[in-house]
Amino acid sequence: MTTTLTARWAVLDIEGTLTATSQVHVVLYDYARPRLGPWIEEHPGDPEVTAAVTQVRHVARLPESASTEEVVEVLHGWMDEDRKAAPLKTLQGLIWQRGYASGELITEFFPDVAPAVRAWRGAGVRLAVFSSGSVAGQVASFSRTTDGDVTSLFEAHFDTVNAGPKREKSSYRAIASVLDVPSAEVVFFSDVPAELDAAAADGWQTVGLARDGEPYGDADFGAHAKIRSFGEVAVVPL
Ligand SMILES: CSCCC(=O)C(=O)COP(=O)(O)O
Ligand SMILES: [Mg+2]
Repeated sequence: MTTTLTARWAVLDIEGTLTATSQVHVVLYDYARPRLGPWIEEHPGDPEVTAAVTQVRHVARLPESASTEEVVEVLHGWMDEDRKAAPLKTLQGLIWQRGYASGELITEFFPDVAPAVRAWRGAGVRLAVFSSGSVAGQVASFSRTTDGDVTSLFEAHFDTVNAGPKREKSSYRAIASVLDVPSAEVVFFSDVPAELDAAAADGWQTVGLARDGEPYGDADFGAHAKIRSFGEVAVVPL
């Protein structure tokens, strides 16, 4: 059965919603892990890199003199515990950008994703992304997928830097305000119930992705709509 939702914007999470969790935790994290140290060493004059490294030292309470090796040890620890820390996400995003540009990385969406988002977009629904992955990483990952370059489908990208943490209502308020629509005209798709709770608290429509074999496949989505695949829902414009 297909459920039809009416919304001006559909905002999509990535990990567990568009791609398998392993696409991020295995493919992308394994790509970034050995490249973090060399990237920091090779970009001493890049203000984004130096700001991220300074932030890592600050958050991890390392001395200002802490070496790249010590910083990388912290970053690897954060990756092991999947901590969505902004400086880690910034550095990963830069590394992934290069990986996608060089053809070493390709994003594999769940098979139901591309047909659905193309149909929603074709019907006139506007599309955006809200992920813990940096905006740079998001755009790079959409530029080279097994369904082709899908960047032109998405008009806006949000991360924990330009919107805020994904489990806080204020982030969804900020996004709705940038999109310039009432919250009720936005529908958010995510596999994480706490993210849906935060979006709903701001008045967004919410849909939980309970995908087979994924970490939240058996989660309790409470009052949120729940689907197992995008094939179960149609989004049409207001
Ligand atoms: C190329 S974007 C990678 C996504 C990422 O780094 C991540 O942590 C995914 O988090 P999400 O908020 O999409 O669940
Ligand atoms: Mg997710």
